[in-house]
Amino acid sequence: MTDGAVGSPPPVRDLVGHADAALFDLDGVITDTASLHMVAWGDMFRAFLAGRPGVSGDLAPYTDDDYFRHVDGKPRLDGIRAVLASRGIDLPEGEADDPAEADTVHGLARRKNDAFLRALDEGVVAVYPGTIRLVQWLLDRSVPCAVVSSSRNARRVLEAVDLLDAFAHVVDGTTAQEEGLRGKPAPDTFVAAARRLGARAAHTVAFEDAESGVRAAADGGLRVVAVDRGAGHAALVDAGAELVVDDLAELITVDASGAAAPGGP
Ligand SMILES: O=P(O)(O)OC[C@H]1O[C@@H](O)[C@H](O)[C@@H](O)[C@@H]1O
Repeated sequence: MTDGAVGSPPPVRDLVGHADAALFDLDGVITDTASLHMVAWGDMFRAFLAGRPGVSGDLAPYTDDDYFRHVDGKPRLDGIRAVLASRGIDLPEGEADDPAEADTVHGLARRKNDAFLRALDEGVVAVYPGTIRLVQWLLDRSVPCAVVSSSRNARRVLEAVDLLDAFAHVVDGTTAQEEGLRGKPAPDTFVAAARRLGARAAHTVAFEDAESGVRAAADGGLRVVAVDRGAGHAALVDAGAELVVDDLAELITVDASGAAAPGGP
């Protein structure tokens, strides 16, 4: 079926302003905190890999490419398992209360989280103004907005930028654990958030910056707009994004009277 054919869904750009719901990823979409996560992951993994000689020569050092390929958008423990697998390293899982010194999956998770929380405490968390404008535009049009994040720090980050009250729901890493939902790239958290808002999946728009997140929303039957913060246009389209933009304010449109309206010229 081609665009505009009878019965075909409208382009996502036209749907946004009158969607049943809008679901926003947090890190890298609302707040400029994917960069803090990236630094924390890099510090932790570079130190860890440097201390472990590879089976045949030194292990490849951890790079930002590892972040985008193996970590971006996924729950913390899944990111660790994916990077370890990429280097052929088999570590015991350990226990949730393992100390940061433990060479276990949970120990590395604590190291990374300690580094992330230090960065959060030391710096000022920045928001993406274009995303905030889009959220405000949607709320003005009575489109309910929620956050769907893999992070267990999502509420803390939203509180730091005084945005917790802007969203009807926050489905985050803690919610996923409590409710037995699989993390991104599985669709569970997006589907759960849409249900909470009483929204139909095909009439719900997800905003994502990570390949894993785009895949999760697309597999849940949602319409997906990606914002490219470094993952790359092609990778985001391959994962299922219908539209890739540089800034989410590009989704705000203005009607003939000059008022903000759905659908673009
Ligand atoms: O370690 P946390 O705060 O629970 O977050 C897990 C993941 O949360 C995602 O939102 C980020 O995009 C990832 O970079 C991060 O690794």
